[in-house]
Amino acid sequence: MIGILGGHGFIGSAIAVELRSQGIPYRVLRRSERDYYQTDDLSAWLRENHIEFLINSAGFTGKPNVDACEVQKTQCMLGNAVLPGIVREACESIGIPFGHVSSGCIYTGCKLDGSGFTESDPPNFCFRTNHCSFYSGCKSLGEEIIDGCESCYVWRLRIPFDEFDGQRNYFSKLMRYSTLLDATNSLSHLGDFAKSCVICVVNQLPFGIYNLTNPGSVTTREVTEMLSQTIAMDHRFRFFADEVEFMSLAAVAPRSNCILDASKAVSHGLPMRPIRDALQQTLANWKTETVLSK
Ligand SMILES: NC(=O)C1=CN([C@@H]2O[C@H](COP(=O)(O)OP(=O)(O)OC[C@H]3O[C@@H](n4cnc5c(N)ncnc54)[C@H](OP(=O)(O)O)[C@@H]3O)[C@@H](O)[C@H]2O)C=CC1
Ligand SMILES: Cc1cn([C@H]2C[C@H](O)[C@@H](COP(=O)(O)OP(=O)(O)O[C@H]3O[C@@H](C)C(=O)[C@@H](O)[C@H]3O)O2)c(=O)[nH]c1=O
Repeated sequence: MIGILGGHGFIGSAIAVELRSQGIPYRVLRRSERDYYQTDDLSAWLRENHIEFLINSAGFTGKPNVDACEVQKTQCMLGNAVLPGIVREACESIGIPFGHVSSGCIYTGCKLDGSGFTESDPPNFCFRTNHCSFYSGCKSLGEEIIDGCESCYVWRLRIPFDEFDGQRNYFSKLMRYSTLLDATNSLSHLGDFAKSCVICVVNQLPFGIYNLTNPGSVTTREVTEMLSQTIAMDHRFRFFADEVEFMSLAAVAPRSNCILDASKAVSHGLPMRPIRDALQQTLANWKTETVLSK
């Protein structure tokens, strides 16, 4: 039996859908049922439910975006930095492995030669190095607190997009923000990400960190051009002159715009499609919110 924390959240429910589609039994634990921030309570639940692998997709992202984490610092610290440590302690105490959903936003930019950050590169957008967002600092601490754990996966997700219009979908965000920041980023198709997490568990891939982004990177302008040719033909995208204007008019916290190297995931056969293929195929299957609510 697989256990999931945060299984009703945006990312956790995508992982749950993937488990269901493969007929893999799982059980979601919610804070309202049991205080999983208490190591002993969490260990007891794992034991009682015969959990053999725990997926931690719980955390605090801020709504509508990470700017909210600059204000709700306690929740951000608890959900992203402290909880992974509790998950580690609980799982180690009963001897089961776990997977932790992390974020690529612990990096900014790319390497000097233009390539993406690999799993062995230390974070450069965190409390130890750079002027980072509070959210990114906490996500990096969350990885640090489980560093050295022998039986765990760290799955790094970055700016999720998929076929379903919604407030958390990158495509929807680009169509809803009044003005956009042009930046270069690696991105993750949410379904590809969820499939890859499940394959790690089912196929017992080596434990460790996996950058689960679709290989490659794109600029915001490239993505808006794809949108203009498909689902947003009548939309006029406007851009900030630069990051300074973005920071002064639209953002509280600096954003991590970065390129990740996904070659480790690809070399293990994880189904992360090349970024442009994934973007185009997703737009071809787009489902608007109005269609979804019918
Ligand atoms: N969404 C994104 O763009 C990205 C998300 N991630 C990471 O994925 C994980 C899940 O994010 P996402 O699904 O978007 O988030 P959601 O807010 O949609 O879901 C998170 C879930 O975490 C649980 N939770 C535990 N502690 C807290 C807390 N202190 N405050 C709020 N919720 C809490 C809640 O479950 P319950 O109450 O049922 O127990 C909640 O439903 C996070 O660790 C996030 O950092 C990484 C990269 C990108
Ligand atoms: C607020 C805002 C953002 N943007 C850009 C900045 C960035 O490149 C992109 C997404 O920014 P947002 O502020 O919506 O999202 P943000 O909260 O920064 O997104 C992040 O969420 C957390 C949970 C993560 O872990 C990250 O990987 C990423 O998905 O949109 C604009 O273009 N215009 C705007 O008005």
